[in-house]
Amino acid sequence: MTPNSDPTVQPVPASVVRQVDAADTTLHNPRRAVLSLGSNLGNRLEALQSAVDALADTPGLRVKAVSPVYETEPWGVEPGSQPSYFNAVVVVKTTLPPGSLLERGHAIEEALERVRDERWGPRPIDVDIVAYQDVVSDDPELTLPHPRAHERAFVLVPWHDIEPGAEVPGRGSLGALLESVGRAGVTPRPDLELSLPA
Ligand SMILES: Nc1ncnc2c1ncn2[C@@H]1O[C@H](COP(=O)(O)OP(=O)(O)OP(=O)(O)O)[C@@H](O)[C@H]1O
Ligand SMILES: Nc1nc2c(c(=O)[nH]1)N=C(CO)CN2
Repeated sequence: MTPNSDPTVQPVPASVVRQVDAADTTLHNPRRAVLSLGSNLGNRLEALQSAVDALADTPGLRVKAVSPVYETEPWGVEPGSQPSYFNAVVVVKTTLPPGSLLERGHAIEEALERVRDERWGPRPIDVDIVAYQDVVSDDPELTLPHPRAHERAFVLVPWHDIEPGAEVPGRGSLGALLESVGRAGVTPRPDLELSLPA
């Protein structure tokens, strides 16, 4: 099955895939990074938007593209044990090295009152680094690409919307990964939209 051939999946209108194509003249030699945002506690859309806004306010970072919003079944936990997530993916260009980008993600999580307790527990916001350039690293503090991104439809589907030709470094193309992972449990929410700060 090709990624878009599932008749139960509504196509995402091009207008909801928000992109900035203008050349970025303000960052010197920026790197490309892909971030996954997830929320399943509180006002989920507001939390995703706050995270996008905080990323956009980060010195040395430009948000280049923000995916559509998806409502997704919690992955990795007992079905029905947690509220559904809202998920989105953001592509950024940044002069921050990977460790500083991770710290920035953690600071955004703390500002949005994420408490780290149980693994895969419900949270108001989660900011994961899915990929940083083509870097491959098995450092547990920052594993690149994210060690589970290639098996998570809630990451692959929104990322594919904004970068259909992208690859998970060392794992293959988004198209091929989506063919094997499928899109089950990942529902488009075209009624919701994240805005890309100017
Ligand atoms: N690519 C990565 N992105 C974010 N955190 C990472 C990454 N690789 C390793 N980590 C480490 O994982 C630790 C736990 O992260 P977190 O609490 O966000 O996990 P989780 O979101 O519950 O689960 P998962 O890692 O499966 O998404 C972080 O403190 C961080 O040091
Ligand atoms: N649907 C969904 N499930 C998850 C998510 C997430 O963002 N969306 N994040 C997790 C830990 O990062 C664990 N499970």
